[in-house]
Amino acid sequence: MNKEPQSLRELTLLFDISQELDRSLNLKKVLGTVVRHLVEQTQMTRAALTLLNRETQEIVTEESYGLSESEQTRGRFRIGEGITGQVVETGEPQIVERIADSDAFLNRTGPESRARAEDVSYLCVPIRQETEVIGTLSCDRPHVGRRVLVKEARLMSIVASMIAQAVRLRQAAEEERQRLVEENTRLQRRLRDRFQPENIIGKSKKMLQVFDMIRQVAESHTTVLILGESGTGKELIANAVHYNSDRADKPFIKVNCGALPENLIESELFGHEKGAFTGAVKSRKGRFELADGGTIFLDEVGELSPTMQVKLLRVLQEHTFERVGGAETIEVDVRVIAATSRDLEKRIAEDKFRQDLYYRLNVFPIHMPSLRERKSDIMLLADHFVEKYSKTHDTEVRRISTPAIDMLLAYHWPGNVRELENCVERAVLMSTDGVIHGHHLPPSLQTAEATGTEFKGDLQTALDNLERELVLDALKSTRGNMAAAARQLGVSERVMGLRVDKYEIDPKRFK
Ligand SMILES: Nc1ncnc2c1ncn2[C@@H]1O[C@H](COP(=O)(O)OP(=O)(O)OP(=O)(O)O)[C@@H](O)[C@H]1O
Repeated sequence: MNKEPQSLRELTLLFDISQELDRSLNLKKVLGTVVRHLVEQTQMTRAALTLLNRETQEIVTEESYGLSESEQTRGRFRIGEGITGQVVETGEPQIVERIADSDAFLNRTGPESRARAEDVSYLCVPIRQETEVIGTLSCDRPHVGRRVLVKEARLMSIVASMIAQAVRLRQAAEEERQRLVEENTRLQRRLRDRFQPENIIGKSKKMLQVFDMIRQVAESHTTVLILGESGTGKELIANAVHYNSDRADKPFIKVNCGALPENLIESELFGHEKGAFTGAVKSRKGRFELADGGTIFLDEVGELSPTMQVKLLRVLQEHTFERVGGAETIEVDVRVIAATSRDLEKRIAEDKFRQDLYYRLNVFPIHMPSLRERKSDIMLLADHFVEKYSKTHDTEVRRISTPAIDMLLAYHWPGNVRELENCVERAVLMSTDGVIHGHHLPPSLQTAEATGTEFKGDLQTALDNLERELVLDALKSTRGNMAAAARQLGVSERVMGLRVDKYEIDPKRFK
């Protein structure tokens, strides 16, 4: 023991312990070191820390210094049992001047010579969190008078309160970590559910083939190329491949290669170092680095410039790249899924797309059929979107009228599922009677050609139908205001009145 004054030694001890408690989040390691400091920097010869297990109500020696492993293992008490048990029960410190004279002292953790020793004093203080006792801190020291023991018990109580604080902080951190892990698992599960092929609507032969292909390829690390017109669900398929692979809990990073200007796409994909270009005030990871371990989805890959095509080819071949303005070669483990609505072979013939890159991407192509090629899915999809948007917009739309169904089936859907989805959402918003009628559908579906009405019935009936839909549409958009609706259609109010009578429409319905 050095010759510093007692108070300075105590302050040094408290300082060292507080530093120790700050150092690591590993509670076990920290508590072991605290107990060691206590013995090494004071007159104490042995020290032990117990914690109460709330479930079993047993008090267990967690850390000790000066105790053998088997002595520590024996250090288990019931509440009220022995001095440790009493301290937990009462929350009061206990000072034993001579352990040989104490009946309560059980000596469960020491050799017999210790219990008989005339010259050993023992201190035990509670570790409390507010009113609750969570454990004890105890020590042996060579016998001294009560006055010194009281002082030392006070010092130990300070250490015990520091330990309580550290335990509380770590418990809070652990609980928060646990909460985040659970939240993460829940979100992952939700995402997975959302993108499973089962949730992609379609029963047509062509879609069943697509589902089979997803199943075949998802598990492997193969590069996938999804081809198909805009709005056919290419992104949905890319999601399904990722979330059905063993990378499902790793990142899925999407890049739209067509949406970014040439000078940004490189830093977006590969990142940049600080100062690489004006405005690069901080270094930044690119999408490939962010996707490490997971999947990158390169949408509109056909739009990449020749320079970027070369860089992408290198990542596909060597899995390496450099950040913009960086010298270090970065290696990543990323699965690539690419998609395009372009005819890549045509672009190769025009010298706009590299053939070698095409071969690298085209390992496992999935062709998405256009909606025209799978008419049997139109009604399934339409019903699905009616349900989806009725929920989203909190309206009660239950069915699609027969004329509206005819129009949906006759239309050629150049915008594919996306166009159908938008069209149904608009119709759901417009419907007032829980039914989607023909006049809720956009004008592009209303032409004679689109509706196929040119061959059905006579010309007059077809024209009457169309006129009725137009009158209804105008009244709808003007909330039943006859004058405004007449203006919209370019007819006089008198003509408007005649048409409303002819078709037995009640304008008040639209208010
Ligand atoms: N089979 C399907 N079942 C349910 N929804 C679908 C289906 N196919 C497409 N959709 C929906 O249609 C919309 C367009 O799909 P997606 O964005 O995947 O198409 P895309 O082919 O990637 O389009 P683009 O080439 O324009 O990027 C999305 O809202 C998507 O949820």
